[in-house]
Amino acid sequence: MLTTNPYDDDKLREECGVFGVSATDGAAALVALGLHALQHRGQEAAGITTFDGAHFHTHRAMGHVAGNFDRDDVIRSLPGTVACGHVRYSTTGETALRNVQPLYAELSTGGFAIAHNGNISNAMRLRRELVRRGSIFQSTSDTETIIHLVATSNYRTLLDRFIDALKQIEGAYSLIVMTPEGMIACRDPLGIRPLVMGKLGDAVIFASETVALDVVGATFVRAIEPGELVIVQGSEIRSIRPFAPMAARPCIFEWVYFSRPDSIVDDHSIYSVRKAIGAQLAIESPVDADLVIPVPDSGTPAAIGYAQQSGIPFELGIIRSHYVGRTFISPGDKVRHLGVKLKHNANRALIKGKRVILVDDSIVRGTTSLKIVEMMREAGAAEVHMRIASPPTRHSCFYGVDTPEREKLLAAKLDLGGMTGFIHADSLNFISIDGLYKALGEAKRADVRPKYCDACFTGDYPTTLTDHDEGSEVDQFAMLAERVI
Ligand SMILES: O=P(O)(O)OC[C@H]1O[C@H](OP(=O)(O)OP(=O)(O)O)[C@H](O)[C@@H]1O
Ligand SMILES: NC(=O)CC[C@H](N)C(=O)O
Ligand code: SF4
Ligand SMILES: [Mg+2]
Repeated sequence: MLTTNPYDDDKLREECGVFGVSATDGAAALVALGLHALQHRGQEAAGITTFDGAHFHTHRAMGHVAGNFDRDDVIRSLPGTVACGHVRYSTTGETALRNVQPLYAELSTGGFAIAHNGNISNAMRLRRELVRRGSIFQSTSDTETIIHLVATSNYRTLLDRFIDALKQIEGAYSLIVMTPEGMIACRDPLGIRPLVMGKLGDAVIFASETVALDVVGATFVRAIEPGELVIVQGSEIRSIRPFAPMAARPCIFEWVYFSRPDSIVDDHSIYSVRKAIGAQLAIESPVDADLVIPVPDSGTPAAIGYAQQSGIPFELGIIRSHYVGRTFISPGDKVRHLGVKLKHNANRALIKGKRVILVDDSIVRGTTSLKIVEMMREAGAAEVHMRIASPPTRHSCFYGVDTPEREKLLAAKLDLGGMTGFIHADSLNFISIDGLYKALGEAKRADVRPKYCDACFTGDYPTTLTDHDEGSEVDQFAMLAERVI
């Protein structure tokens, strides 16, 4: 089974976005708008499923929301007042139509559609058992495991079967499920991935981020709590918490990079936290320099915070092309490096003879930092200092973010001096892990039960990692062979 994105790419890829709406006319069009606002979370593929009171309808396609869901004929083919949708970045299963969500199945309880942000860290183990018991999978996605667990559960009602399934999976999941009875939104017991609820008139909306509520004109009601299931049936909304209570561990990287700056995740504005990270970085790692320059896009709020705290002028020293996507998918090293140049260009007139501080949110493989530092030097910068608004990324994510393998992470290979040399900077520094927690309003990172998942920085994973520990990241064809035997 492929458990990482098949592109040999150098980025921390995004994750996925989910959006659901219950009880409104033209539900599909609303979901298309919501998915558009969540496009930054997944650009490989998009899908929408609707229910018209009798039948389910699905359209799934590779590529962006625009281009697939901006056509009248597509929206007309998705009738119904209940709908959910998904934008995907694969973390388990290849980038192919069969893995594009929402996934759908006809169960003994009726139709069942599911959209998932996250990653199930024991999906391979469960899948092997299910296949042995006769389940026939249609995809290679971890999400499909949930469908088979529901289908084969010994409980009677759909809700009990669903809870039974959730209790068997480990890892991260923010889910939107549609059945003929209504919609269920839920967040894993640790709340690793975000999920919020909003209202638009009488319609209930669920979305990965508040920005999607803003875009459709809905009002934010509240975040779905870790371990909570919210069930919408007609005008009735109920909430249940079937898991033993435990301390939440939402993903701290949502504030560093993934979420849009205009979103509010678990009561913290992404933009404000990023600025606070920048300010903390200026306190921890000051430099005597002339300009603070953001690495667009996601380094910008932290650079504003750094500039305000240090009193050094903030300037746009790198201009970004808006015609290159957030992550430029390009096969092979040569084109990949060209990709970074296509995306960013130095504002030469500003840079010449200046001592510059570049602020970016993270270093993954170091490709961006190396190119940008070189770009500053070519533009005549007198000194180039790099400041990073997250601690060194040393570990892979198993919770819905497609990270390169550990050995490809720059910080897993080199110490600070080595990394500084690699990117050719005059100096390099990262915010401390305690500094990152400070920006989120904590005194420091608690050694026991820290408030967030920060495993890609600390290696402290908040769940067991069954598949990883069992070495289950095997090729899917090997798994098929195992089934035949
Ligand atoms: O060290 P690297 O492997 O180069 O990866 C790190 C870079 O990748 C991300 O930017 P990205 O270009 O994906 O998106 P952005 O435009 O939203 O910042 C991140 O913001 C860093 O700039
Ligand atoms: N990034 C995600 O949240 C992906 C969801 C799911 N694991 C998939 O690969 O389709
Ligand atoms: S490992 Fe990192 S990216 Fe993954 S959920 Fe934890 S903090 Fe987020
Ligand atoms: Mg970037």
